Amino acid sequence: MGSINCARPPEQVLIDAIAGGTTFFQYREKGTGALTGSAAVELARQLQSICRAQGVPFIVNDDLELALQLDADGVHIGQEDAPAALIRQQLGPDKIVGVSAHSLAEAKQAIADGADYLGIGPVYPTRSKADAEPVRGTAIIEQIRAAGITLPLVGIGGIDARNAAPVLQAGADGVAVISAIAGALDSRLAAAELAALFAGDNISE
Ligand SMILES: Cc1ncc(COP(=O)(O)OP(=O)(O)O)c(N)n1
Ligand SMILES: Cc1ncsc1CCOP(=O)(O)O
Ligand SMILES: [Mg+2]
Repeated sequence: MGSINCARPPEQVLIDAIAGGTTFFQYREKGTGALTGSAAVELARQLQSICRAQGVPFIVNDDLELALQLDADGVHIGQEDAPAALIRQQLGPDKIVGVSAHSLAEAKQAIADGADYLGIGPVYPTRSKADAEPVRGTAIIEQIRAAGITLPLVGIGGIDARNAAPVLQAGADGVAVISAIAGALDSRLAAAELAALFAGDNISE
């Protein structure tokens, strides 16, 4: 999450999301209208400061240099980004490396390269990523789990509190969302409804 998908100021969205139960944050400032240069760095600093105060890991999407500059907790990269093995080498063993995978083969390679978790998707259609891969459904998560992969799996793509349960049932450990929280008028409630799924307690019922 960065600024462009936010219904309200991104700092407020993040504060509310964490209050609702969000436990992990990725700074992803890209796409039409995204901040660039010093404005993007300044927003990253502000969001990192909120994460630090709340004990939530702050992960930078794509940008290794920004992550190093800010001493971020980690980097998330995809198949079109810098190689995962290079990111691991540059960050060292103590930082978090997340890698997007759209197939079992990509998942296995990411693990060999030193990934700490895998982002799997798009599970459902998404409006937040113009160049997203074709939808994979929950089957890709089941397939990766069935292959014996135990690394944390995070489903991504079109997920919200109404459709997240099958993602978890397929074997995901978590879900990554943009619009479900950043686009919500009440980000705290949106995050809380998602968090409740992990407690096995659907608060909307
Ligand atoms: C948790 C998580 N999973 C997947 C992605 C997508 O990464 P990528 O394929 O590199 O696409 P961009 O986000 O860079 O457009 C992600 N960001 N986070
Ligand atoms: C970054 C990314 N990678 C695969 S789908 C996606 C976008 C997820 O956004 P949303 O939760 O709004 O569908
Ligand atoms: Mg990327």
